Amino acid sequence: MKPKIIVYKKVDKKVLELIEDTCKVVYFEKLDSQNFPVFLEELKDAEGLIGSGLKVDHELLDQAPQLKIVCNISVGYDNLDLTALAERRIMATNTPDVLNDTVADTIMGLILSTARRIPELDQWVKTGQWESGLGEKWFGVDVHHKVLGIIGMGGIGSDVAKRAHYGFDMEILYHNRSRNEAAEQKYGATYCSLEELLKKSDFVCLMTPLTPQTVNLIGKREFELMKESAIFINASRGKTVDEEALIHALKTGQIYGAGLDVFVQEPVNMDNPLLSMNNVVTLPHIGSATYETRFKMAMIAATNLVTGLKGDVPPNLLK
Ligand SMILES: NC(=O)C1=CN([C@@H]2O[C@H](COP(=O)(O)OP(=O)(O)OC[C@H]3O[C@@H](n4cnc5c(N)ncnc54)[C@H](OP(=O)(O)O)[C@@H]3O)[C@@H](O)[C@H]2O)C=CC1
Ligand SMILES: O=CC(=O)O
Repeated sequence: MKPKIIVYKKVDKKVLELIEDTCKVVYFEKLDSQNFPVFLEELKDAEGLIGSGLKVDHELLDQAPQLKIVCNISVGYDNLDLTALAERRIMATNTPDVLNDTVADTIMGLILSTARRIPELDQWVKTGQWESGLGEKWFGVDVHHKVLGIIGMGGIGSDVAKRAHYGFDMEILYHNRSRNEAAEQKYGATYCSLEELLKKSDFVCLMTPLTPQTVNLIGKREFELMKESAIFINASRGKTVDEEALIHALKTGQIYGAGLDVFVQEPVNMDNPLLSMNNVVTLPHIGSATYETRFKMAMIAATNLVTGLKGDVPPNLLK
């Protein structure tokens, strides 16, 4: 008999076909409060779970006694309690690398949009304010030849560095726990302490995973160290930043602006002060959201799933 698996995110039908070759699929295009009880019912005899963002912890796993594998359609896996999964000998996988270029493009988009005030000027044109010449109050700041500090020079960070170095002649600083020699050699990136990076960068780009060590990695003290002209970019996870401290830094002119793809609360609350600031450009967590990349990510996750259920080691098994 085919193992039962649950897909809890909208995926292309080719992805479903790949899984259906060897599994019986229960498909939820998305999970919400209405269908969650049905999902939990289905989970009771499911052997696999594939999707993104669902919190998988002891509480959920208690309701999934047959589960053998959990496959994220994402590179980040802060939604998974890996210890709880390991205790129950349940495999977990993610989709690294395939999205690096796409997320790096999004980050460059945030850098350019914030520095050159593209969303604000778009509104200026569309609301008929372009009646005379553009006054100085609408000018932005240059991106090219500036200093870009990348906190988290991994797969995505390196592709941001590539674009910034070759496309924008930027000087790259970076901070990790360990050196990334490839980024140093290929993009002339210079390793430095977090403090030095914050003091020297015109653009600070946060790209670490969310872990117990990176919760609120950037907070009051870190914003105080940044230049008043600094633009802060976050496409990692909302909780890597102390959002209250970010709001304070933007309100008081401690930093110039911010480009944000992620928030502590997602979808973001409409009363979040960040939404009413002209010097903040926001995106709805769409770093990897292109047709091509999301399709590839889902195919990779599906391959992880069927490989694991066959009894082989999935290509992206998390330790
Ligand atoms: N906005 C979006 O849509 C997307 C967001 N993401 C987020 O981006 C994250 C990074 O992805 P990816 O580049 O593939 O991951 P990688 O693992 O390739 O890179 C992460 C980097 O962060 C560094 N890092 C980890 N912990 C710390 C720390 N405590 N202090 C300083 N640096 C640290 C690592 O270096 P070292 O280990 O040496 O410290 C590594 O260089 C994902 O985990 C996810 O949360 C990813 C895709 C899309
Ligand atoms: O946030 C997206 C991811 O892939 O992680």
